Amino acid sequence: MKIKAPVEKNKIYTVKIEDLTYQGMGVAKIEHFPIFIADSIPGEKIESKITKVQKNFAFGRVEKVLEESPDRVAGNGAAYTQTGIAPLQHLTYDAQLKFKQNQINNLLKKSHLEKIEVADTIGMEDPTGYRNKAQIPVRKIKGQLETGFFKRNSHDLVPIEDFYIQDPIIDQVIVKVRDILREYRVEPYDEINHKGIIRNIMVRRGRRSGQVMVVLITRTKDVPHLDEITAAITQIDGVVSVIQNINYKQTNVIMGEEDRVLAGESVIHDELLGQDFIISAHSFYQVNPLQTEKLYQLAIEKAGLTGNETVLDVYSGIGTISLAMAQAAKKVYGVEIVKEAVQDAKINAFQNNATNTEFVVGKAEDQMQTWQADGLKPDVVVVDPPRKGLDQSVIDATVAMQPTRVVYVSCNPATLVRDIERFGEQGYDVNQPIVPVDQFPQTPHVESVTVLERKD
Ligand SMILES: C[S@@+](CC[C@H](N)C(=O)[O-])C[C@H]1O[C@@H](n2cnc3c(N)ncnc32)[C@H](O)[C@@H]1O
Repeated sequence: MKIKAPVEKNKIYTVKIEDLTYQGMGVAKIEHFPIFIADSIPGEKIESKITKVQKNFAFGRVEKVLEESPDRVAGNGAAYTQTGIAPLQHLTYDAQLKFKQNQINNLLKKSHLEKIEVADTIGMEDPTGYRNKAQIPVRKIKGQLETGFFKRNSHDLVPIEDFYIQDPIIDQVIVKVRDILREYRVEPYDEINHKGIIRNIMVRRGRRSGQVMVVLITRTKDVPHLDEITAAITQIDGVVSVIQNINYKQTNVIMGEEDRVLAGESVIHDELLGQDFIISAHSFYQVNPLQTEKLYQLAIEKAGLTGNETVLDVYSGIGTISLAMAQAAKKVYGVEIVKEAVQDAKINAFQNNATNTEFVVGKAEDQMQTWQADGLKPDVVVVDPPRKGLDQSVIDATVAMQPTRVVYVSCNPATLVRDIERFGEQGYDVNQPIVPVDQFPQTPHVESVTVLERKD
């Protein structure tokens, strides 16, 4: 029997917001049927227009706030809510920090791990303009090349010049590159017909060095007037690297596999905790440099290093955590899947005199087993995996090597809690509070540091 949803598309309902999802959407219920409403806050009474009805839930948008939460602040306008660049911009920063702490607490509770404490989230003094990297789609709107961001759950571009959470100098670079592309009449990418040339602009800027990398992501290798375009981009203040990345495929993945350096270097430099790092276009580099220093400092503290330890840095990227730890450990081994990132890590080790480090290209799942088979006995294992968390084989190999401590840097509390449970089954407990560090203000993303200790 088909159950009829108690709401209808395009109708307006008065609802009370009861909860906030992990994506930062308010949740209201009509006859137990959940409605997800962006830009709304628990405790608020609102009029909501239903925009989409699915079998088990609906989406709505705020038409009018009838009773406002004390946690509400005036946002920057619809573009930021529509696009999801800053989905928490309507919450006070204190409420955002609390929301992130609560997310971890709620997940622990669901897994009956409520005895584990979660510390207050470490926030930023100025929670705007922090991102050191932008990946901006380029599309044609009303006959003109535009840069901006996609509307949530769509590929409709909303033109934007001030991205609010990005380094404002990166915003300026994007506008200048956009104007150069307009001047040379470069055809923007048409996703539906897989036509056009320029798909995305990627810009990275070293917060300390001021060095800027511009990557033009194109559908074709040939780009009319590419020499003139490159010459004009190199005139922009701070630009030391101009790269073309070619992505031939009809895909949502932004970058392709083929690169060529059009001008300057293939990397930029930046400084973290007093050390100099090179970063190439494909390498992962934490997007919030001020908070990254706090995050790494915390990870080092939690590792309890005295100078005699062997440390494994699993998912080591360009070696930033490894090099920070190497100053206080006997030896650090890193493993990372992206070849360019490992090349960067080796150069970074060399230029910072970290002679006690070794980096391997490989899958953590394989390399941990190799290290285990080689009889490596780490004192500390640091893991900083992508959102999907740890593969069971990584946990098994870690446990088999019997480190005193595992320091878990997580960007996804759901997989963190799952992995805490798995470590718990194999004799590793969390005895200190989990510490969230706000790497992504104005967004619902939650980064945290957890220490797991071996039960003796
Ligand atoms: C969250 S980043 C952490 C990087 C580094 N620790 C940092 O703070 O800059 C995760 C890293 O894991 C790498 N990675 C993803 N899957 C992997 C796998 N199966 N084995 C090894 N590395 C992987 C990614 O390329 C990325 O550099």
